Amino acid sequence: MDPAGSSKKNSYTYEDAQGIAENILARVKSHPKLAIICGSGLGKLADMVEDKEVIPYGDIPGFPVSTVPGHEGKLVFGTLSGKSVVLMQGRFHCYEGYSAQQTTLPVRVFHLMGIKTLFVTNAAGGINRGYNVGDIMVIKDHINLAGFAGVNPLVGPNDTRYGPRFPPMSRAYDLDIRKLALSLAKEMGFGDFIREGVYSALIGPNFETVSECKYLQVVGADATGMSTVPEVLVAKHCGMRVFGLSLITNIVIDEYDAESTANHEEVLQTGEMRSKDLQKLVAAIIQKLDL
Ligand SMILES: O=P(O)(O)O[C@@H]1C[C@H](O)[C@@H](CO)O1
Ligand code: HPA
Repeated sequence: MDPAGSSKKNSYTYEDAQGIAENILARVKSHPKLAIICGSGLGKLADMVEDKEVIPYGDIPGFPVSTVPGHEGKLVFGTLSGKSVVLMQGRFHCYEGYSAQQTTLPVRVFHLMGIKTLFVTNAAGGINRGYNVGDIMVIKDHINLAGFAGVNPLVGPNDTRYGPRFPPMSRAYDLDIRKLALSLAKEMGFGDFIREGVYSALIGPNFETVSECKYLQVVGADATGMSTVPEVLVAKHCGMRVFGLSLITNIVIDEYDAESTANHEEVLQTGEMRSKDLQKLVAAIIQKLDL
């Protein structure tokens, strides 16, 4: 299947992204400085938004469309904790058939719309044996496993209007917002299920084999998923402040003869179960943030 209705696109010019940004801004009253990408089953974060203005992805020329259950495929503009925001209710993944450049086009569009801070959220499998289903992990770093295999949205000609050819990626996840999130989570009584750890991403769409899980444990990952990393690379390349949360929707299976298997339904159910807590945490962080 060709999800975008056109062939897989491996590059967009600055002007392509600028055209999409202008098209979007012309349709909405608010011009936010903060964007939030909602992970699988986490689209309910948009329930908190007031004075909503909604644009389905299909109405935005040149924008990809969502093909995965739990990703509605809408941009939701409005106010959250008194601040102007835009949420992506649904992200794009390479396993849908999109290139890394297509999955991250929205981040460049956000940059050209004036977004300075990006919140990324995702559903992830717990690799760390101390984690439980329903834990919320503040992302302190990531391992770009797809990058090791050559999948990286920054591959290709570099447009210095976005950023440098060789962007640093240490301190990718903003330390001040991480500290704020951890302390707010404790104040809110979330101490038993708030964590801080390392997110790793494979391409998917299959869940990991047992040996792959064991490998991820050895290399220092605490959680694993199929997204987020490309978005963060592009956001950092164009100078955004980035904060990330993983919801641990399942614990990865690391025993060869275990009978249970990972499945997307469990991922979506855990998203539903923790959605109110995630909403409260995100709202509290945004309230305290200088944008
Ligand atoms: O978009 P995210 O990374 O939250 O979605 C995860 C990875 C797969 O898309 C899906 C598997 O259940 O959830
Ligand atoms: N593995 C990869 N991606 C995921 C998982 C998982 O166990 N859970 C949710 N997204």
